[in-house]
Amino acid sequence: MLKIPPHQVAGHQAGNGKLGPLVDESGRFYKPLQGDERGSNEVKFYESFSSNTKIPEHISKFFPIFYGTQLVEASDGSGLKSHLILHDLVLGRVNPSIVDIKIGSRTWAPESTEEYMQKCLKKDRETSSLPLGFRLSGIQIYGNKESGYWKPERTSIQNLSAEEVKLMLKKFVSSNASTDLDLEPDCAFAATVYGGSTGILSQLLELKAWFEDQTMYHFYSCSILMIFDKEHASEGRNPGAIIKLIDFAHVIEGRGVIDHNFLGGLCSLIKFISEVLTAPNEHTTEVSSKPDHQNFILSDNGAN
Ligand SMILES: O=P(O)(O)O[C@@H]1[C@@H](OP(=O)(O)O)[C@H](OP(=O)(O)O)[C@H](O)[C@H](OP(=O)(O)O)[C@H]1OP(=O)(O)O
Ligand SMILES: Nc1ncnc2c1ncn2[C@@H]1O[C@H](COP(=O)(O)OP(=O)(O)O)[C@@H](O)[C@H]1O
Repeated sequence: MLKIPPHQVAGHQAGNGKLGPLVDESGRFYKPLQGDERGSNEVKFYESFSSNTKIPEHISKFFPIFYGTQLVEASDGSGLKSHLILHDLVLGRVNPSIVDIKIGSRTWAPESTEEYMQKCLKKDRETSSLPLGFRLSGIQIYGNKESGYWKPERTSIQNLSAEEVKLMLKKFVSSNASTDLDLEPDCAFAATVYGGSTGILSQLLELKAWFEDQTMYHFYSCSILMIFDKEHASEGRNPGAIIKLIDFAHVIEGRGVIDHNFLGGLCSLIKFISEVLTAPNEHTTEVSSKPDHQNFILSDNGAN
């Protein structure tokens, strides 16, 4: 029995007659192929990547396992449609905190149509993609049994300033992240989620080392998902922090050239995570006069 993924944070979503991904109980994630070249391009990437013997295991582990494609009843009621079958990255997680970070200051591939390029360029300029090299695309932060998840509206997190992004990355690993804007995030789980030999920073650095060399693919508009279990962290257990790359509809061949666009965004993200880790208590101030979906956050030297 297929159902709507309970923990999707970005992208096209199923429900209300819309086309979006589905999951089954055995841990498979079914992503419908978009009818145009985006669908076929993503299949092409997964087929190439999963059979590419030059990809070391310590890098392929950062990508969802690909099980091929299958005709499945689409979520929008349009009948059988081809879907990518992927490993469900949140399988076995009870209350995962998840952030989807779209990497690269530019989200359109060179062969894109003028219309698509203009659409992306506008979004890249209006969000943090251009100034920071990445944008937060969607996020859910688990609080506790009473409060459940904090899932700010997606448009409210895509155009954050550097200080605001840092604050959000702090909230992501805090025990007191919530809509309560007076609370300074305590970064209680920064060391166990971002830090350590198996933490997120270490994984990002491993990925970066590969991107410094690889010239096989250029990953436009691709996201890094960061996932962990806060309940485990607060019980002193391993939070299971992982990074995974997703969304390969706009990947093209690298033709012997370094993917500077992805690498630049990745380096910028690494700097942010490192700073949260090394200075978790550096003070930030939020402005709370706006409705929740419009909240914005200023640094100490901002006008507050
Ligand atoms: O359709 P929309 O307005 O949700 O836009 C999609 C974007 O959602 P967002 O604007 O961030 O809410 C979406 O962005 P996210 O991946 O959700 O950040 C993509 O840019 C998507 O394009 P494509 O399928 O990758 O070519 C975009 O899809 P297309 O409009 O290109 O189909
Ligand atoms: N393999 C997966 N397992 C679990 N969740 C996933 C997986 N792939 C994507 N997601 C979820 O779906 C969202 C959208 O995925 P994405 O591939 O970017 O779709 P789109 O092309 O519609 O933007 C992600 O933000 C994430 O929450």
